[in-house]
Amino acid sequence: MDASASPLELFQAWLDEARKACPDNPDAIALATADATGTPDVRYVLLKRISAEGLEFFTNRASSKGRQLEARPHAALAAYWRELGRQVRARGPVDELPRERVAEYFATRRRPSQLGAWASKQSAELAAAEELRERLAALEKKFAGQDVPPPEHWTGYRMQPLEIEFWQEGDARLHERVLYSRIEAGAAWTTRRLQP
Ligand SMILES: Cc1cc2nc3c(=O)[nH]c(=O)nc-3n(C[C@H](O)[C@H](O)[C@H](O)COP(=O)(O)O)c2cc1C
Ligand SMILES: Cc1ncc(COP(=O)(O)O)c(C=O)c1O
Repeated sequence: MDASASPLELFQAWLDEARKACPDNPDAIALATADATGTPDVRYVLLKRISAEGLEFFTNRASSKGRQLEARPHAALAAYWRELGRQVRARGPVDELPRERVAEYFATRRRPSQLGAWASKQSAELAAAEELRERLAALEKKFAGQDVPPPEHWTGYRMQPLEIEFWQEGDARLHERVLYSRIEAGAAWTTRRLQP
């Protein structure tokens, strides 16, 4: 493992390799948040961008995860690529992306997904499946012949990791682990190798 690259660059390099080697959702990450009582929660989301500023994902602000991030703006995430025997983990504070970036990403989504974002009150109870279908049909009419803008409740978040660990599967469970950590966003990274 090349532990000299910056961890965000290394994460990007591993994701690029995963896109070639892993057929199923190579950009899926398990995202853990905690609610106001400190009880953890976890679900998969898609990691949409890795940059020097952090790790971006998009969702509904009113969803369970959105409310949890509002109460406790910190998260942990993990990616696993079976074909490469690799795992990446990260932890850090999370903030909401600027509206321009949300609109920029939303514009790249397929139209049905854009309309779905309007139709779904994500994580609220669904009384009947027809409710969603009816809402979608009404939205198709409403936005016919127009671009679909992002709904106000749809947003993106950025984690600025303070810890990133790279794990490469080894023989006899003697895996290689490298942990990068920093005191705060923008500070220098320190690197440690960990026992498997
Ligand atoms: C592979 C995969 C990728 C997903 N990506 C997203 C995503 O990027 N954004 C999102 O809101 N939900 C995504 N989901 C759905 C979430 O896992 C989850 O069901 C939803 O966001 C509601 O989570 P919450 O109730 O904890 O807020 C994805 C699910 C899977 C299985
Ligand atoms: C509800 C929801 N939002 C967002 C995403 C991922 O983002 P996109 O649809 O923009 O690829 C998924 C992917 O499964 C999803 O289920």
